[in-house]
Amino acid sequence: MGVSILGAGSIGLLFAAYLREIGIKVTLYTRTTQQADLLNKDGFIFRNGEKKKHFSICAAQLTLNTEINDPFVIVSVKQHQLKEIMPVIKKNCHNRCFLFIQNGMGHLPFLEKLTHCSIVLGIVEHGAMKLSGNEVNHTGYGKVKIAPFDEGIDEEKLVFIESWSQHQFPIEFQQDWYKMLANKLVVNALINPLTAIYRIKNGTLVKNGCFTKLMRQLYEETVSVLMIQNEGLWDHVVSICEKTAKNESSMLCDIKLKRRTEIDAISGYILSLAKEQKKTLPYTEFVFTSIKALEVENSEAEQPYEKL
Ligand SMILES: NC(=O)C1=CN([C@@H]2O[C@H](COP(=O)(O)OP(=O)(O)OC[C@H]3O[C@@H](n4cnc5c(N)ncnc54)[C@H](OP(=O)(O)O)[C@@H]3O)[C@@H](O)[C@H]2O)C=CC1
Ligand SMILES: CC(C)(CO)C(=O)C(=O)O
Repeated sequence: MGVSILGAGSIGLLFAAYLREIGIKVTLYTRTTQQADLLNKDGFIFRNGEKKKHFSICAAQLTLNTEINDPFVIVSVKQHQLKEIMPVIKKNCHNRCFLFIQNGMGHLPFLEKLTHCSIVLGIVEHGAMKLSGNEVNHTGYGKVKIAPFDEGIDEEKLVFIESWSQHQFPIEFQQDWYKMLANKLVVNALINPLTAIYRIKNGTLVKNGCFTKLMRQLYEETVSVLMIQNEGLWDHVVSICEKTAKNESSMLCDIKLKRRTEIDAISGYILSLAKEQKKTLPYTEFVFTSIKALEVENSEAEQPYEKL
């Protein structure tokens, strides 16, 4: 079974490398013709610690007229880029299986509009960094957790995903997609905005007790609206800070590179739940508005002011 990947960024290229490694045919869909041409001509380089490997790959620009041939599709654009590619996903929906791996929960309303297809959700605990249009670095090791979004998904599709599992790229199945996404959302709602606002590495959040206090306030607010079993969750967040102590969060990277962040799908989503539940979350409001303010300063975001 071939796999198409929509979005040849850090995570798209990371998946491409591990799938090519086990001989799966991959087609990478890019935003620009330049990146597709580069990938078709030169393939791409996968860096993993000291190791460096070259893969040839088939690539094409993703347009409204794209007809996806593969039965399996990994969607690896960022949350705010999903809206633009949704028409092409809808057009190619029939009988396909889609894996969405976005951080946050902003993509859930989109998924409800997809019919006649199977949907699987994933969370990525790896770190990956695109170094150029055809080079990616595997910077941090974790798991890819997967859970079916639809009930009664064809077993064969799950077995296919399971076959991607490798020593440095383990795949773990989860029963409950909501719990899986909500737990990751808690991690991202605490670590990402604080590290981006204060321009600190993840580890500083647990080394400096004042930052830990801020993180705890965000934690209390977040779990109060997500209504999840939170046993061990705080310790999990602390352990992620420790394990990724030297990393810069994706939100800090986006702010530094003057790119739009995923704050809407993370803290914005939490605030929308709070609104429905008639709760106020002052710390979450503060970090949400602060990131929006930084996006405005960077003046890259398309519509950063909607919720202010
Ligand atoms: N990187 C990481 O370590 C981790 C990332 N994640 C999550 O994975 C998701 C992807 O992140 P990441 O890979 O880092 O992001 P990147 O920005 O590296 O990749 C997104 C890719 O999508 C492409 N894209 C955007 N719009 C389109 C379009 N219309 N058609 C085709 N391609 C398009 C972009 O192209 P272009 O560059 O040309 O704009 C870019 O290559 C995010 O939700 C992130 O939160 C989760 C855990 C870790
Ligand atoms: C887990 C964490 C916080 C690692 O940096 C992450 O997912 C991110 O940066 O988006």
